[in-house]
Amino acid sequence: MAELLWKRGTTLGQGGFGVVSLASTSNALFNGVTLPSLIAVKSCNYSDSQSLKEEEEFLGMFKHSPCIIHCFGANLSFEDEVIIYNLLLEYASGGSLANRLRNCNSLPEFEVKKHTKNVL
Ligand SMILES: Nc1ncnc2c1ncn2[C@@H]1O[C@H](COP(=O)(O)OP(=O)(O)OP(=O)(O)O)[C@@H](O)[C@H]1O
Repeated sequence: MAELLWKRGTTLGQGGFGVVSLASTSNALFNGVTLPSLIAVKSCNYSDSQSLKEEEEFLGMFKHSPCIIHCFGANLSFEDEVIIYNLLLEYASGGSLANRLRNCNSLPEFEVKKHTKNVL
């Protein structure tokens, strides 16, 4: 039962295949692994879950890589009378790479280089 494993919190974002929420856990064992206190849960209607199932399989190929988000597995929940498919993911607390790159524009070092180029 999903509700015993994790509790849905705020929405982190939305992609083409599901909504990603921050979720708290009680550090329960899931698929032989102790879940961290915070995870990201990517959810969609069970009837549209083929893409998330493929994502789970794909992430499983990189399960030993420290550079790829870890997928703990998937489970189902029943919310507002709809069966929801949930992918339980490692929470990336640093935000997205896209945002990091966008924020580079405001880094002081970048400003210095821009200024230097203008002067020359
Ligand atoms: N593991 C995670 N930890 C923290 N935030 C996440 C995590 N996965 C996704 N997010 C947030 O949720 C948003 C949507 O992610 P998702 O993977 O569903 O779609 P996407 O990769 O942005 O786009 P698409 O599904 O179209 O490829 C991301 O932009 C990010 O802000």
